[in-house]
Amino acid sequence: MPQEIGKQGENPESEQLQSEQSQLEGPQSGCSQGKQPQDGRSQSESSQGESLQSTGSRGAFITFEGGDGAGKSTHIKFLARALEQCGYSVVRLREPGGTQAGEALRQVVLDPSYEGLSAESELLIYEAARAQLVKEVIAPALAAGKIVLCDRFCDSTIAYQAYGRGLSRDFVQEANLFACQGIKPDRTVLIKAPTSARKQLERATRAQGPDRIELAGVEFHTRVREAFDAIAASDPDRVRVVVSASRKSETARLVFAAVADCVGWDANKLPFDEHFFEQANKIHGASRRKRGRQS
Ligand SMILES: Nc1ncnc2c1ncn2[C@@H]1O[C@H](COP(=O)(O)OP(=O)(O)O)[C@@H](O)[C@H]1O
Ligand SMILES: Cc1cn([C@H]2C[C@H](O)[C@@H](COP(=O)(O)OP(=O)(O)O)O2)c(=O)[nH]c1=O
Repeated sequence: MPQEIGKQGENPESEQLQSEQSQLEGPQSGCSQGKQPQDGRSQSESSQGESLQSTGSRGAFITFEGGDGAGKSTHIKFLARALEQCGYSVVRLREPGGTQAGEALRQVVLDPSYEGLSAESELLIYEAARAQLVKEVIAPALAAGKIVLCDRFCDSTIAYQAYGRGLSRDFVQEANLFACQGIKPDRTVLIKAPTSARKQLERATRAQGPDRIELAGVEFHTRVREAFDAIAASDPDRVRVVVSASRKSETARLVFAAVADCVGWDANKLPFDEHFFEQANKIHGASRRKRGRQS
């Protein structure tokens, strides 16, 4: 059983997405310098962002997983903003999507009017979008030393197409390997909602109505949630479970801690206050479904 972080308190269901865009304030000072740059310079001579990029070392690849409506987009937004304010160069992506072809494939695979789409076709669409994203965006960004945050990746395919749809897990794994071309996440944050699959689906579909996958039913989504638990249990070094059971800002701090060793910051010394989270949350609402490639 993997360690679950943040599993206490009430989930503030009353916190709604803000619909208006707002301008965030400029860079904050005071980010702790958790990781010594590898080029011999002292921490004071180099921002954390530079420390990954200036050494020519590969960046960090962090994926977010979880059921629909768990809170992935919310926490990616917070993490991206926090990293940027600490000087890191961040690329924010979602799957399926993130490329021109991937966004077109997303339209197809999520469109409820394609109700006859087979599980096999569905798998290949997700893998096609992924192969394009890896080649066109993720691999070059990592080579340039950037931090890549991706809303869903291969674990979603295991959870939805293998456990959910019932396709062969071995085949899905092979297809994932083929699409990823050797790229693997350094860390995966599994966001878990402390509610039932039914409530979680309601939360996911409240704003825009259900997409084709969200229409697959509560039993399907229960299997998906169980699959994520099984994946986390089988790979605890990579997958950290964060339960979004308290205020968004509290959950976000758990996420910041869950990626600390990957990005090299000291999560206990980060300078982000409630105002930071309120501002970041406002931007999140307006950008969520509109943009494919979010950097
Ligand atoms: N602690 C929390 N963490 C994240 N989201 C929360 C939390 N509490 C409530 N929510 C709400 O849950 C909804 C789904 O969040 P979202 O980030 O869009 O999920 P996902 O990307 O996993 O589908 C949003 O309306 C969000 O405001
Ligand atoms: C990446 C991926 C996503 N999916 C599903 C999960 C989601 O229901 C959907 C992506 O829609 P999206 O709106 O991005 O998800 P969320 O509601 O969690 O923010 O595609 C798969 O079935 N297989 C996959 O490989």
